[in-house]
Parts: sequence; structure tokens; C-alpha cells
Amino acid sequence: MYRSNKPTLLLIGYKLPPGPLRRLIVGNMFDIPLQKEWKTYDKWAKTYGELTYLNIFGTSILVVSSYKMVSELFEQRWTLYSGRFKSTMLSDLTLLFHLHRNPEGFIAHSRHVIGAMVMEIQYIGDDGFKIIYGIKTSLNKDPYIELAEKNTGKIYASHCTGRATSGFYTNPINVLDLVDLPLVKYIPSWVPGAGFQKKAKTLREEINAMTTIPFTAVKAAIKAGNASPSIVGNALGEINPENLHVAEEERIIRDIAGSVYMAAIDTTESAVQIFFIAMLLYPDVQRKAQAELDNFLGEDKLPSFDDRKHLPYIGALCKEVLRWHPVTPVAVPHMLKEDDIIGEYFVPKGTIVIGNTWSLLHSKSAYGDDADEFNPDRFMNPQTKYPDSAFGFGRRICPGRHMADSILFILITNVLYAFNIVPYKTSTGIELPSPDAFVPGLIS
Ligand code: HEM
Repeated sequence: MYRSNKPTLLLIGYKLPPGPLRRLIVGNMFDIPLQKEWKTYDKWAKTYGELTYLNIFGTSILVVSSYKMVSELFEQRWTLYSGRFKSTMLSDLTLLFHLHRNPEGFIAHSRHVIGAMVMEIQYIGDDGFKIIYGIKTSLNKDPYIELAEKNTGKIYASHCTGRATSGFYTNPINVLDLVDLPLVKYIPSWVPGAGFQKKAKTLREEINAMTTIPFTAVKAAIKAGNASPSIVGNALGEINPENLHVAEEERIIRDIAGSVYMAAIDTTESAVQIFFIAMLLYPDVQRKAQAELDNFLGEDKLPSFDDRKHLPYIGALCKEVLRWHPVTPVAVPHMLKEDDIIGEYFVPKGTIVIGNTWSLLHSKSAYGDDADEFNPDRFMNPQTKYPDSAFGFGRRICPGRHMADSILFILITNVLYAFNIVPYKTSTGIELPSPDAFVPGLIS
């Protein structure tokens, strides 16, 4: 394999990777399903192999479905495969989405701050978001958590390549809203089906609220002299007031904190919900985990982070939660920055590149014939691959993954130690969740 940045026209002799038949103009628009899109991606992986090529209204999409190809493209060729695609709906957004799209330039500074935020933290503890904003959250109806719950689903849905809905977004978003189709934004809003401009406006306002509200609260607290220590506070304190770019620096801090706020909450919360569903569907696993806790802790002590090394089955259970139903089953798309050659195939610049998370984490060769079942025992074998694809790929892999892992561990151990998770009883019997009932969308 070799890589070339030659212009498209010179690449005679190469073909596009295989994929479902494309229709005139719309391409594969109608091949992306409204429900459980990861199942379709999985079917494509089985039909077309490690690379599946799609095209929607002229925008190329490449689905990557093998560990070998994931490593080749997202890791070895990371300079090409780490871009973020531009969502037409969100294209006017400020730094936050520039950051997502293109990490170069002043972004080096930004990424440093994100890294510091996430890497220096082992766990959040009882104080919720104190670490980012220093804002104490309340147990009931906390406005900051509600803001995140209300909006993150929509934001993620806007980055999805399917006609997705998200758990928090009940109005379906059409694929036209989602992929980067430059001409689409010039369609007048009175054209039937083109109401996405209105949706985009609402979405922009909501994202703006998420980045601005907590940031403004921290600034007000600093001014009033009663701010708790926080990363936002520290970063603001480091700005040199004589710097000509104070406003720009503040904006960077605001948007980075906002992006962590958006990236952290809905994902982690979704993983916890998946844990509850698994415990309802697999009561034997629950009992086995509780037996491990009881054997080690006895009756007088709540589990803590330090106990992790003594609780291998719970550690395996946490990994299985991430693997069994990945929070982002169709991953967060990357964007290819230049034309590329992969073996006999040509992939054009601007292609949306999707790691096929679901298929990778349900691969029978990696996880065994029972890969569709929830079975933490598979991770008791140290040879079993850690489900890192649940956190994305290459240089874009989730920087909050260690924190997410710690949060999951402490929540799971404490819940299992104190509670039995049992199905809801109705007059007609017990109600179990269906493993097929996961909502479609980027965060499922
Ligand atoms: C179970 C919980 C979580 C899951 C499943 C998850 C998953 C992901 C995924 C799939 C991506 C995209 C990676 C890619 O583009 O290839 C991502 C990005 C990101 N995550 Fe997480 N995440 C979780 C929790 C967190 C937490 C707790 C934080 C912060 C404290 C966080 C911060 C971020 C940030 C800042 C990005 C953007 C990175 C970039 O664009 O370069 N995530 N996450």
C-alpha cells in the first residue's frame, strides 16, 4: 500500500471501494436505514469486507470494518484521517466546530487545554462538574445537567450520517441536514422538506447556550470572589490581561470547556443506562458480580476506586458494557483531508470516514461465537482485546476515556453493592427491556 496526494484526475486505474449500488443523483441516500443503522453497517461489512463505499448526493462515505484497516488508516495515516467533517447545519458555528473540523493552528493550544482537563482527572467524585466549571450541581433538576440532557442528543444527531433521531430528539433529522452538502444550504426554506435552516438556527442557539451559560456563571463567580477551583477558572486566571487577544483566548476556553461538557455527559450516562439494561436481561451476571463484591468487601464498607484490582469480574463487566452495546455504535465520523489510495482503491478527499464500531466489537474472531451476548467472562481472559473502539479511533480517540472508565467502575460497583436490579412488575407480568429497543442516532 502507498499513499498519494495526486489530484483525482491522475489516479487512473484505481477504483472506488465496493459498496451498495448507487442511484442517480441521490446515490445511497435510501440505503441508510432509519432504525438500527449499525445492523446495516454490519451487513455491509459481511457483504463488502473491510471497506464499504457509499455516496450520498456526491458526498463520499467510507465505512471501515476491520482492525487491520482501522490501524492502517486511523493510526498509521492519522494525518489524513483525523479531520472532522463539516456539518451544513452547524457550519456557521464558532470555534467549537472549527476545533472539531480541523485541529491545526491555534488548536494546538486548545488541545493542550483539553488534554490537561481530561488527563489530570481520575474521577469526578461527588462534586459533579466542579473540575471543569467549579459549579456545584444539585441532586434534583440541576439546570446544567438538564441543559446537557436536552441538547447533547441533538448535537450528536447533527453529526450523524444517517437519517437519525436521538434519544433526546424526537423529530427525525433528515440526511440532507446532516452530511456536508454545500448546495443544500442555498435551498430556500419554503422548498418542501428544506426546513433544516430553521432546525440549524435552533441547534446553534442551543449549542451556544451550552457553551455560554456555565462559562458565564464561572466568570460571575470569579468576579464576586466566590468561585470554586475549576479548570475554566484556572485557565482564565492564566490569561495575561495585556495580551491583545484576551477575547479570543476567553472564547477558546469557553468553547473547549463546552465541548467537554457536551462530549462527557450524554455518552457516560448512556453507558450507565446500557449497564442497567444488561443487568435486567442477564440476572446471572448481576448475581456473579454481587458475589464478587460481597466476598471481597463484606457488609461494612462501600466500594472505592482502590478496590478495583481486587474485583476482576466487575472490571470485566465494565468492559462488556462498553462492548456489548457501544454508546456510539456507528462512531463519530472523521474526514479524509486529501485524496488517498488504499491498495487498489481510490478514496477522494473530503470523504466521511466511519469506523464500524458495532461490527468491530461484535466480531466473532475477536470476541468469540457468543459476541452478541452480554458475557463479562470473555474479558477474564487477559488475551481478549480491550474494547477501545467504543471510544473512537486513532488520534481522535476519546480523551475522556480513562475518566469514563473510572466513572463507570465506581457507579457499577456502588449500585451492585447496594441494590438488586429487577424488572418492573405490571398487572400483566414483568416488563423486560428489549435488547433491540436501542434508539438510533450517534449516541444510542
Ligand atoms: C462512556 C463514555 C464515553 C464514550 C463511549 C465516549 C466516546 C467518544 C467517542 C466515540 C468519541 C469520538 C472519537 C473519534 O472521533 O474517533 C469521543 C470524543 C470525545 N470525547 Fe468521549 N466518550 C465518553 C466519555 C467522555 C468523557 C467523560 C469526556 C470528558 C471528560 C469525553 C470527552 C471527549 C472529547 C473532548 C472528545 C472529542 C475529541 C476530539 O474531537 O478530538 N468523553 N468520545
